[in-house]
Amino acid sequence: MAAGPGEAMAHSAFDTILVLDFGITRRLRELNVFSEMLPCTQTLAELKFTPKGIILSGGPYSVYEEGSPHVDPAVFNLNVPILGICYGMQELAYRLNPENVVAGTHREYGHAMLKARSVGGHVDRLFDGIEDSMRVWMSHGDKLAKLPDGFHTVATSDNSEYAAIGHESKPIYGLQFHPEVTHTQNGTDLLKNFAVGICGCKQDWTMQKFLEEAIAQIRHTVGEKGQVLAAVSGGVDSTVAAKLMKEAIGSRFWAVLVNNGVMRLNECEQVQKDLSEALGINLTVVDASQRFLDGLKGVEDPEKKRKFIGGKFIDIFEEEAVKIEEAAVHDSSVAGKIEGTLYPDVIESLSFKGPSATIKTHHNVGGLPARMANGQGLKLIEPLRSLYKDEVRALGRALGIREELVMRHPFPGPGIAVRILGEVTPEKVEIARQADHIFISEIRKAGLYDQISQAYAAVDPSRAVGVMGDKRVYGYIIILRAVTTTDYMTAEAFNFPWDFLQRVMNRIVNEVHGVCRVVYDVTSKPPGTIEME
Ligand SMILES: Nc1ncnc2c1ncn2[C@@H]1O[C@H](COP(=O)(O)OP(=O)(O)OP(=O)(O)O)[C@@H](O)[C@H]1O
Ligand SMILES: O=c1[nH]c(=O)c2[nH+]cn([C@@H]3O[C@H](COP(=O)(O)O)[C@@H](O)[C@H]3O)c2[nH]1
Ligand SMILES: NC(=O)CC[C@H](N)C(=O)O
Ligand SMILES: [Mg+2]
Repeated sequence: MAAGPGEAMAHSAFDTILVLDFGITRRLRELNVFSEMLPCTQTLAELKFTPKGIILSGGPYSVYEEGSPHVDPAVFNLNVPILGICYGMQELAYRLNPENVVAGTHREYGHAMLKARSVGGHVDRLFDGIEDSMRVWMSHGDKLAKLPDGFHTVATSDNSEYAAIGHESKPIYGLQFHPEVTHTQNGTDLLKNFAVGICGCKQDWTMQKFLEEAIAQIRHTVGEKGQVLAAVSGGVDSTVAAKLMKEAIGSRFWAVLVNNGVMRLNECEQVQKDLSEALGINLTVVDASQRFLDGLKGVEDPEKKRKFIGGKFIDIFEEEAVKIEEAAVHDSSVAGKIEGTLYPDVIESLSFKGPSATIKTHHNVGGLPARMANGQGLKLIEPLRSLYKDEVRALGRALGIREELVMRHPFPGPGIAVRILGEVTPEKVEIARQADHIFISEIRKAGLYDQISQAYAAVDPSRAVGVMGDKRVYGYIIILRAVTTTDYMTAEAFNFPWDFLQRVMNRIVNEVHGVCRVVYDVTSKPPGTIEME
């Protein structure tokens, strides 16, 4: 399987901060420091590069529990700075003495006021230039029972006596709070102090450099004659990936859009226009809607839906690859298929490797059948694998893709299927489509589209009673969801004006047959996810 450009070549080109599982990568990238996330069980012997520093992230387990993951002790022999965050800090303390970590009396989740103090010496570099008192985000139940031997306390909060610690002589630090979340004031500055100040990383990771590397990597992987079949959805990721492929290998690249029966209203037609007219891409639209809808019949479990859709997608791509080969436009076989897989997709679906619990199987990663993961059949090329959404958008701009396409809200591969709770039927798909279309049109009309990161209408098939035109109706419930987020890892519900929501409600109950109620989902992520399933 081909590595994404972030994986193989970047380490030789840029100073790298290695993040062992979860979340911080994003913030470091904003500082133009390249960082790579690997499962916490990564052994250093198998690592093909030497990081400039290591961050051990948070995770859902408790260090003292049997079976909880532990870091390869070899990280301490690398002689590079180490920063432990939450679970990561508890891990540092636990390794020194298991009695250092205990279950707290209550879970601390949310804001806390942090008080940093200067202790003299190298330890102060962590809070260098940062105010002594700041709001931070906590999310933990365990805590340090005492200060590990050889460490200073660098910061405290009301509930955490050891909110930040630093080793007296070695460059080893721990934070009980989460600097990587936007709720933590100065969190990015803290990470900068670690990566740039303490580890000495250069801040030279830019989109232009990424672009050059990505093109070189694609040419290398595909070879001089190989052809690539690109799965495109019209979404930002696959559009950017497709344009990147076109830059890299020109006419040896083919795009396929699968109508999986759970696309939005008029979506396939629109994508065909955008991709062939605006970007000159050679696109085939395969109508497989009946095959998908038949297969989804009777399937209620979200994970089963996702896995079925992922598997079916691959079947269809393989069929298309054969057709392209048979057409023999180029005298070589189809070398690969690209996908617009992004970092958050990978984190959430492959997390069984590390300590973070699997949240959902994304059709484009966990949903792939074993024969692809095993390297048989098609090869998978994922040029955006190491990028976050806003980085993909920046790459799209660097490639000259117009703003409207670059700014499109994401739409998941499993489409409306994960926006209908429970079984998917053609009737419910139609209802979701109509309601979604009304919602999005109103959002555009109100000039709110670009203020919202993602919005859609979902169908709750449990029915409610209503009264319309003096008649009793018994219909589905439409759930409106709109969120703002920069990284899609955390999100807030969008704060609509009341009259806007009423207008949308009015149109939906009047225009969409079979619906008698509309609700607005105010759940943030976490605990909710962006999609319903
Ligand atoms: N209907 C589809 N036909 C073909 N490929 C698809 C389809 N839906 C998804 N894919 C493939 O799965 C990948 C992942 O989907 P995903 O929704 O994450 O990305 P996207 O659609 O390109 O961008 P966005 O996140 O902005 O919607 C896509 O990049 C594309 O390669
Ligand atoms: O290509 C995709 N295949 C999937 O299976 C999938 N599931 C969720 N998403 C998108 O990922 C982002 C985060 O969604 P969640 O908060 O629901 O996990 C949101 O932008 C979701 O739309 C997917 N994209
Ligand atoms: N966010 C975390 O890393 C939590 C670590 C650990 N499970 C705790 O509750 O303290
Ligand atoms: Mg999409």
